[in-house]
Amino acid sequence: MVEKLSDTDIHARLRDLPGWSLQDGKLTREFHFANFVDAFGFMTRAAMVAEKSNHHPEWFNVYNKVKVQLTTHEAKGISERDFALAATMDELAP
Ligand SMILES: C[C@H](O)[C@H](O)[C@H]1CNC2=NC(N)=NC(=O)C2=N1
Repeated sequence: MVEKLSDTDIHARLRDLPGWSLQDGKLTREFHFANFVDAFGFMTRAAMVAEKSNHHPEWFNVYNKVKVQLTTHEAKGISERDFALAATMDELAP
């Protein structure tokens, strides 16, 4: 069973993820791309990683923007899995 992290841990870990913040109790970041195709390409790459890790984002795309929110449903909070996916998403975004 994956454990949810404490608020203290979450805020400490967020310092290593500039661009991400805590909104609605979820790790949140808005990615901006040059155009829709770049945005959708990012979502495609991220979707493959999410599926492989069985850990899926909540996200919203309008044109060149992708808003991502991460939380772990099984833990009813934010877990290590969310930080791992956030870091990977940062690597996938140019
Ligand atoms: C049954 C399936 O493995 C689970 O529902 C997985 C799927 N993807 C998931 N994604 C996220 N973000 N949190 C989860 O707890 C989760 N659980």
